[in-house]
Amino acid sequence: MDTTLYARTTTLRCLGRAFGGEPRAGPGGEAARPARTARQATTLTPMVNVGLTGGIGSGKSEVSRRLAAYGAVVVDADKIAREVVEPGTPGLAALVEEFGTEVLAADGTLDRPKLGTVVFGDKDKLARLNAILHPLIGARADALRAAAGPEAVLVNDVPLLAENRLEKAYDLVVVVDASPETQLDRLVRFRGMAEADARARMAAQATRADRLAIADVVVDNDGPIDDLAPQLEALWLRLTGKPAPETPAD
Ligand SMILES: CC(C)(COP(=O)(O)OP(=O)(O)OC[C@H]1O[C@@H](n2cnc3c(N)ncnc32)[C@H](O)[C@@H]1O)[C@@H](O)C(=O)NCCC(=O)NCCS
Ligand SMILES: Nc1ncnc2c1ncn2[C@@H]1O[C@H](COP(=O)(O)OP(=O)(O)OP(=O)(O)O)[C@@H](O)[C@H]1O
Repeated sequence: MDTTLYARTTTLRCLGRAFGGEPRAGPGGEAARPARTARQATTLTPMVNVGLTGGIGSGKSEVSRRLAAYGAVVVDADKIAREVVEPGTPGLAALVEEFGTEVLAADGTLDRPKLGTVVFGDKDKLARLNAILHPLIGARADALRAAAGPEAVLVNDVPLLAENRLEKAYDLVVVVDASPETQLDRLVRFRGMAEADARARMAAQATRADRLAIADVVVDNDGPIDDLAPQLEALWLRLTGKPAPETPAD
C-alpha cells in the first residue's frame, strides 16, 4: 500500500497526524497527493482519507454510519477513546493517577459521566485529559488506517479536528453542520443530557465558524434527517466517482 502519507508525518495528535505544511490532496483530482508510480496508477484506486468533523450532537455518527453503509471504512475517535481506557489498560491507569479513583465506577470501569463533569468546564483538567488520551487514540487510529488497505474510502470521525488543527492530515475535510440551538436541543432531548452539561461541552469545542473555515465540504444537518441522503450521495460520487449504493438508511 501507499505508505508515503504516513511516512512524512510530524506531530501526532488525536486521530490524525499533522503534515508539516503539505498541501492537501483533493479526491476530485487536485494534485496534492504524493505522485504514484505508473504501476500504482493503473492497478490501484488510491485511498481517499477523509476527515469528518462537527460539533457535539451535529450528526457525525449518523453521517459516518451512512458512509459506512456505502462501503467506507470508518475510524471513529470516540469509539477508540473508549477502547484505550478499558479496564486493565495503561490509559485507564494514567487517568486514575491524574484524577484519582473517584473517576472509577464501582465495577472498576471508567465513570464517564463523572469524568465529564470533572473536565468540561475546567480548561486545565481538560487539557490534562487530552494530553493523556490523544496520543493513545492517535496511535490506535494510525494502526486502523494502516490496516484499511490501499483502496479504502477512509472516513476518520474526529470530533476535535478543528480544535487540534488537523485539517492538513486529510485529503478532504467534511464538516457536519448544525446550529448551536439544534445541537443543544438534540443533546438535551435525545441524549438526556442536562442543559448545563450540554452547554459546557459545546463551550469546550471550536465554534461553528472555526469548523466551517476549514471545511472542504459542508453537510447541512440542521434540518430534517431526510436531507442527509442527497448530500451524502453527492459526496460519495465525488469521493469514488461512483453512485452511492442503495442502503436501508436512505
Ligand atoms: C470525558 C469523557 C470520559 C466523557 O465521556 P462521554 O461518554 O460522556 O462522552 P463521549 O466520549 O461519548 O464524547 C461525546 C462527545 O463529547 C465531545 N468531547 C469528548 N471529548 C472531548 C474533549 N476532550 N474536548 C471537547 N469535546 C469533547 C465530542 O463531541 C464527543 O463526540 C470522554 O469524552 C473522553 O474520554 N474524552 C477525552 C477523549 C477525547 O478527546 N475524545 C474525543 C475524540 S478525540
Ligand atoms: N437531522 C436530524 N434530525 C433529527 N435528529 C437528528 C438529526 N441528525 C442526528 N440526529 C440525532 O441527534 C443525535 C445526535 O446525532 P449524532 O449522534 O449523529 O451526533 P454526533 O455529532 O455524532 O454527536 P457526538 O459529538 O456526541 O458524538 C442522535 O440522537 C441522532 O439520532
